[in-house]
Amino acid sequence: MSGTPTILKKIIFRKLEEIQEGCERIPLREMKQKAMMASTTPTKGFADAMQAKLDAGQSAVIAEIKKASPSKGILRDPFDPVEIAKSYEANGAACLSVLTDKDFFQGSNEYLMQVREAVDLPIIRKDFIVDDYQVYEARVIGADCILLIAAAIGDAQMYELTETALTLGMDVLVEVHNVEELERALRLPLPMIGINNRDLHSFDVSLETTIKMLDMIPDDRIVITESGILSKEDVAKMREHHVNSFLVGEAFMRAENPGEKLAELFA
Ligand SMILES: O=P(O)(O)OC[C@@H](O)[C@@H](O)c1c[nH]c2ccccc12
Repeated sequence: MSGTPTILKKIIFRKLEEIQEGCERIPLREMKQKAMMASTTPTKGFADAMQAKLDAGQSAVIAEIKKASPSKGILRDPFDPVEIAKSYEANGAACLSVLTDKDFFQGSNEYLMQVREAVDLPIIRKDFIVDDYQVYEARVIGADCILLIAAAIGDAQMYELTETALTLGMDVLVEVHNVEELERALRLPLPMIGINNRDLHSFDVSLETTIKMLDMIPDDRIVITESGILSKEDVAKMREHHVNSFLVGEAFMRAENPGEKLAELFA
């Protein structure tokens, strides 16, 4: 990680400190043991839930629960994660995404645990995962899937973290932003590829990011377009290109009723 410190680099630097702090509270060995114990309860199939929506001819929507983001500031206040989760579930979300990063997104592990108790949908832990410790922790707090951001980790890390997640029964969503990252991600034996329309270094958003890379992705992968989906027009544009899986946060968070907004955008 060289050059000017972009926001992604700042976040990862802070993550490494957080992991240190976490290990001081609950040592790695103990976290791993907790994860092994948690693994006796099966996860809810995240990729399977996406595929089921697609097979039924519907959009597969991962509905996100996030209070704030570094690019947009506070998105929702007051913020009630359980109420939001229930409203997503009632309105046809395939899966949920819960931000657990504290410092940049005002998320928390507690939110994910509360949501896990309240709804049946598969949940992805949305965080910046760079170490096995966080993968174990994801299983312990009740996540069914983890996000791996290709821009944040090298190939060896990508393999190791994937292996750990799969061993614990979780799915992995690998996220890319450009062709180089896509090539790396396609080498992993994973059913889902996320294309983030937002550049995590500059925050620029362009839906063309997804469209430009579609040709490179084999038909048997579920392509999930992430970020910057705000309107019915955005959804229609993606559907024109046969992309019918979405990860949406901001548009729902700013709506008075997030679930109703989901139903409206994806009607
Ligand atoms: O709020 P939006 O623009 O609908 O985006 C949702 C999601 O794609 C975004 O939160 C996201 C995508 N990849 C990430 C990685 C880390 C943190 C956040 C993200």
